[in-house]
Amino acid sequence: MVTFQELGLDPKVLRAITEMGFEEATPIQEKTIPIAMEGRDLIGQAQTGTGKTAAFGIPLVSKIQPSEERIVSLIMCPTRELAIQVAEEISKLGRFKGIRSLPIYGGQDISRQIRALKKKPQIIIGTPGRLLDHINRKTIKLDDVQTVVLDEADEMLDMGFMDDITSILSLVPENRHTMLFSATMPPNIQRLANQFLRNPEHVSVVPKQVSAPSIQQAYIELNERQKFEVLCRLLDMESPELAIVFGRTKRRVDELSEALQKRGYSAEGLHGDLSQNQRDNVMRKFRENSIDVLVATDVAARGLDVSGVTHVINFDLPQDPESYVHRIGRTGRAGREGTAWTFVTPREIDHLHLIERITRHRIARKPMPSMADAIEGKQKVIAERLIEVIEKEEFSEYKGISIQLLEQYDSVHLLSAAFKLLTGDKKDVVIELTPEDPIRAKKRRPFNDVRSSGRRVNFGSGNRDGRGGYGGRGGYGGSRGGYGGSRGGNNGRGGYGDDRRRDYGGDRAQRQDSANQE
Ligand SMILES: Nc1ncnc2c1ncn2[C@@H]1O[C@H](COP(=O)(O)OP(=O)(O)OP(=O)(O)O)[C@@H](O)[C@H]1O
Ligand SMILES: [Mg+2]
Repeated sequence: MVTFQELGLDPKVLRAITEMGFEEATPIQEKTIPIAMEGRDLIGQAQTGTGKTAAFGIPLVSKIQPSEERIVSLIMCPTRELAIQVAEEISKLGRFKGIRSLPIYGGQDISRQIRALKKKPQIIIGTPGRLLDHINRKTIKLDDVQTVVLDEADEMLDMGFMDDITSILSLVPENRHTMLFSATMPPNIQRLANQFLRNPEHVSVVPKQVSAPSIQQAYIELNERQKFEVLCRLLDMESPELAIVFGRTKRRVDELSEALQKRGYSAEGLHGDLSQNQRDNVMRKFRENSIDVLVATDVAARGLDVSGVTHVINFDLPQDPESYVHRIGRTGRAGREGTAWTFVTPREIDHLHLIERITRHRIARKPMPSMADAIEGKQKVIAERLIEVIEKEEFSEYKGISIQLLEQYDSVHLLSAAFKLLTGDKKDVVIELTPEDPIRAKKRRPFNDVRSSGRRVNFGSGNRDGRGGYGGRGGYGGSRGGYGGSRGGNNGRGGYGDDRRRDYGGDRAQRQDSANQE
């Protein structure tokens, strides 16, 4: 373990790190910070929640002079929420040094961003679409950029941002310093690396298993129609502090969050069709713990760091193994424990096995929680809350009525009635969700076959040649049609109609909006 002092950082940055509560560098930080400080290109891979943001953020803020009045660093992220969050972390790291950073993302009023740009930020953290907007308006100039970071690089590629990134990077001086980060590195990331990085150092701190080890993983086999009841029982049984429930589509997320509310849970939905205001509100409530359950599409799968997320529930199976790894990685962060449950319909079992194979982790099968499990879980929470109130002795105003009632009724009866009220049981509310089609594992190309649409996933450690990382190095035939080679023909825009299974909620759609605002 290395302390940050040993990494030879600017004292003002060290102070910021200390204030953020970081004592020791995480392995990815320990390995990448020295390389980044030297200005060498790198590809950084480490499990979810292990501090990749600071791994690039610390060297960035360390190298910039506060007197600088040009944009010298550019960070690109796939989603707005992530851009906001990364900007927040960069701003904390650069606080004492007086570094100015600014998030730039779709959905936010562009004139407000233009005003903020006039304050001469040195670091821009943006989503590709809105960045291009500003570049075209000449409100952002990249001529002086020295360092570029692509966070969740594989996802940006997957979202069809390749062309946007190419256009953006063509405006950045060629002798720049470029770094690329993600917890997963599918082999086609090599294409991106070859194009944008120069002799990159591969820094990988992924042990055998790509998902974070502090996450307990389990699955429940059930029918589509049973999912909602099982979800409610699971929430009752486990009483998560904070949970993220992933649904496959925007419609699913809308229906599910509404259904949970009707049943008395404190839940809200997040997806790419909401206004930016709504998205911000939901995220704020979730971060403040004023809602317990965030129901989201994959727009929340990558990078989001909300402390206190104890549970991730895949209400619908994710489209591919990477997405599984990132979704469950919203819990079990920074060394904490987490629990991930996945619902699987009988027809999707093959797909689950594919995820297990690729992530090299067996997911335990668990029975559906029974009604009794759910009731017991709920009662336990209420009992804990009651005891807490008793210990704090904050109930003097209720003593009179209690004494009065106890004279008339049996104490067990009274307390049982209070329990019934407190559990706020609404399980009689009838809920019907529109069923989603099952996800199916596509035929996979055999081992070793890397034809253009084949997709090998390199989750393994220290593979510099892209081979053999994940046991079996099986390419899984791009389950999202036209992956890899064939995507080349697509300019990355359009072609993602609403019926697309995944909701990226990123910046692409927003391009349209911001164009409309002109
Ligand atoms: N050295 C450290 N010591 C303690 N906590 C840290 C340290 N570095 C980062 N953290 C905290 O760990 C959490 C996860 O960090 P971060 O979001 O950067 O993870 P990540 O590796 O980017 O994960 P993901 O793959 O999900 O994007 C954050 O809350 C961050 O503040
Ligand atoms: Mg991250």
